[in-house]
Amino acid sequence: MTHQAPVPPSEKESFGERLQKALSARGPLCVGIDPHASLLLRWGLPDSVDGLRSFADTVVSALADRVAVMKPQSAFFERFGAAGVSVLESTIRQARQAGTIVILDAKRGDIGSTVQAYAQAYLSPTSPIAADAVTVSPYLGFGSLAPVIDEAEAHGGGVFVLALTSNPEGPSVQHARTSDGRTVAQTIIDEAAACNAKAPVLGSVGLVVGATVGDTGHDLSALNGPVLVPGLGAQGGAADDMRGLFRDLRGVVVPSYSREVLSHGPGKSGLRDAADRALSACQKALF
Ligand SMILES: O=c1ccn([C@@H]2O[C@H](COP(=O)(O)O)[C@@H](O)[C@H]2O)c(=O)[nH]1
Repeated sequence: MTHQAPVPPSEKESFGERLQKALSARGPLCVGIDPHASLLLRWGLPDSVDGLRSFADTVVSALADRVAVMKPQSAFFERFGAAGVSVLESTIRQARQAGTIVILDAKRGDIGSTVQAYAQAYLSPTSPIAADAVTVSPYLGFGSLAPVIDEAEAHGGGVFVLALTSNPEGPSVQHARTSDGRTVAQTIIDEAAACNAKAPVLGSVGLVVGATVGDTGHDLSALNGPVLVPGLGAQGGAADDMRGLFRDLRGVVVPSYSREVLSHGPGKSGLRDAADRALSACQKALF
């Protein structure tokens, strides 16, 4: 993987278009920024705001000019309170300036009027913590997400809705059957597809589908939107698992690795080599 020119955000382009360009220019890879306490220790950093800042700065300066997407995990910053959130703000800003697309993994969800405030926080261009896209939870009803989907559309942002998560507890909720016989996950997939139905290119309402979910029989064929794929590496998912899962979704899959890459720091070359290996495994599996 070599240094790639930034993919500049354009007011006129939708998130889906920008993401598709970034994936084709830099390859299908998202690197998560998850400053676990154990990783700070492994990198020889203190488990403090200074350690957090140093960790995030290193990951961004090693990778943001070359990977298509980065995904800071909000929880690891929030655990340091306001000072941690301030590091998150600068991490998002620096990563976007370096040319990567930033998906903030915050998994927010609430009643619609509160979701509106989350939408402003994470997707309004005037917000200090604005990212290119945010992860959201549909478990207060997909319709409660309307304000964040509208905000994304208004500002060229994106939304990734949890559909089939990578954790073993997910199926107890997501595979449950609704009154029309579809699973809960399939209703979420279908609602996201309806949001993207009129998008001229790739829609901006994506889904989260873990690499670990196995062959569940869910139908993603009408989505016309991106699929963020966590669960690779540390959680046991392998790039090859995506071959069968996303057979017909070429160009829209965003494989995401956090610990698998981050454990090769703090040296920038170690991080870059690990990202290169992940990218090449994903390219082989997805093309
Ligand atoms: O279904 C999901 C949704 C989100 N995640 C998040 O992705 C990363 C995974 O980290 P790894 O170190 O690559 O396991 C983490 O931030 C999760 O909160 C997920 O794993 N599964």
